[in-house]
Amino acid sequence: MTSLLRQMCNINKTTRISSLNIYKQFLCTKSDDPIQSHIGKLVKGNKIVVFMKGNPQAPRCGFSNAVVDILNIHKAKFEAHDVLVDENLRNGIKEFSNWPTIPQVFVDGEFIGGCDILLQLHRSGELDKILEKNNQEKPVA
Ligand SMILES: N[C@@H](CCC(=O)N[C@@H](CS)C(=O)NCC(=O)O)C(=O)O
Repeated sequence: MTSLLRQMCNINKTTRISSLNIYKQFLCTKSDDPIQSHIGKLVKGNKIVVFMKGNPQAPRCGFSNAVVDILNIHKAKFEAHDVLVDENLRNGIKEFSNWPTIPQVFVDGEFIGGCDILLQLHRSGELDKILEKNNQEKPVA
């Protein structure tokens, strides 16, 4: 972003104005969409947030089930959102993270991955490091 702004300062005024408009549009697209800003708040609402099919007590897909199992192995406390009860959430989360499938795991508001990535991180021992600081229930914001 900073380098984009720096490049804008080096071009002539007319081009700079139209570039700024494009930049403004880019910044506004996601936050202007109510479902995107809602998801933005959800992912920051807790240290670990999972978008899944079903709920942790009754996952309705094997991939979601596996993510819950992995987080439980790590004794990680997380907030889960069931995308099957809200079609807007189901589609919106894919756009938000630019990731086409469910489940989706966020830590500290950052997209970590789906089932395969979480399993990989678990097997490599990296998940411990990612979750280490997240075992408290403290919300991010
Ligand atoms: N390889 C994926 C598997 C997840 C997956 O394939 N999910 C499918 C079936 S549950 C999905 O979300 N499809 C789109 C949808 O149902 O909206 C991962 O690592 O999470």
